[in-house]
Amino acid sequence: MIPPIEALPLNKQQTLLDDIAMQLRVQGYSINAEAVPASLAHALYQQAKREQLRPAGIGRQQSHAVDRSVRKDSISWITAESAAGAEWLAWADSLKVALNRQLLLGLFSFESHFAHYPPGGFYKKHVDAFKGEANRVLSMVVYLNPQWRDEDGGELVIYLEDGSSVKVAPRFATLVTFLSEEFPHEVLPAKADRYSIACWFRMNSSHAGRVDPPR
Ligand SMILES: O=C(O)CCC(=O)C(=O)O
Ligand SMILES: [Fe+2]
Repeated sequence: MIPPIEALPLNKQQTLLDDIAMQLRVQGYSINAEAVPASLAHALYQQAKREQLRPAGIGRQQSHAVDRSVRKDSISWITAESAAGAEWLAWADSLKVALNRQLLLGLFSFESHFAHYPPGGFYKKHVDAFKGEANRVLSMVVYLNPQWRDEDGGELVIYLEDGSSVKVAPRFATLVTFLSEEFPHEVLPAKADRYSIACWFRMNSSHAGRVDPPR
């Protein structure tokens, strides 16, 4: 007997990857609830709370500056030193491989940091990468807030080309991706502690004998 379609085993991870790729192809961004495996998201949430976070700056290297009127969050870059960090980096790498295969984006390296927005924390409208200086190709955010309520605010607002916008509540294990150069976005003031991971996939920007120089 042929089993009904519903009974066929679904590879949840593959379905997720296909869905992210399809949304990116069609609209340039993707929003997926319950995307990160719950056990990994819980481990990352515990790790985020243990981290020594520092006030986030704006820009990279020489232009790095801390301006609390533009963003008010604290961050800590993720490394494979913690078990949760290692598992997270492996998960992100498998996502990179799948997206490169499906979308030919040429994603090469990955950087990610925990972020904590305290009550009153925000990040004003900005873009993550500028045309011409293109090395950040794809931005990604994962939210780590098990008890987030609508009244806690802190939504990510993604501004679309047609003048409309999309709001995303920072709920546990929700994953958002978007093309870094294409979408201005902002974080509205949070009214509760808001934990997340912000990430970027970059192209290979090796030059002058330095292999893909770090940030
Ligand atoms: O936490 C978010 O929703 C977005 C954070 C962000 O835009 C950034 O760190 O560049
Ligand atoms: Fe951003």
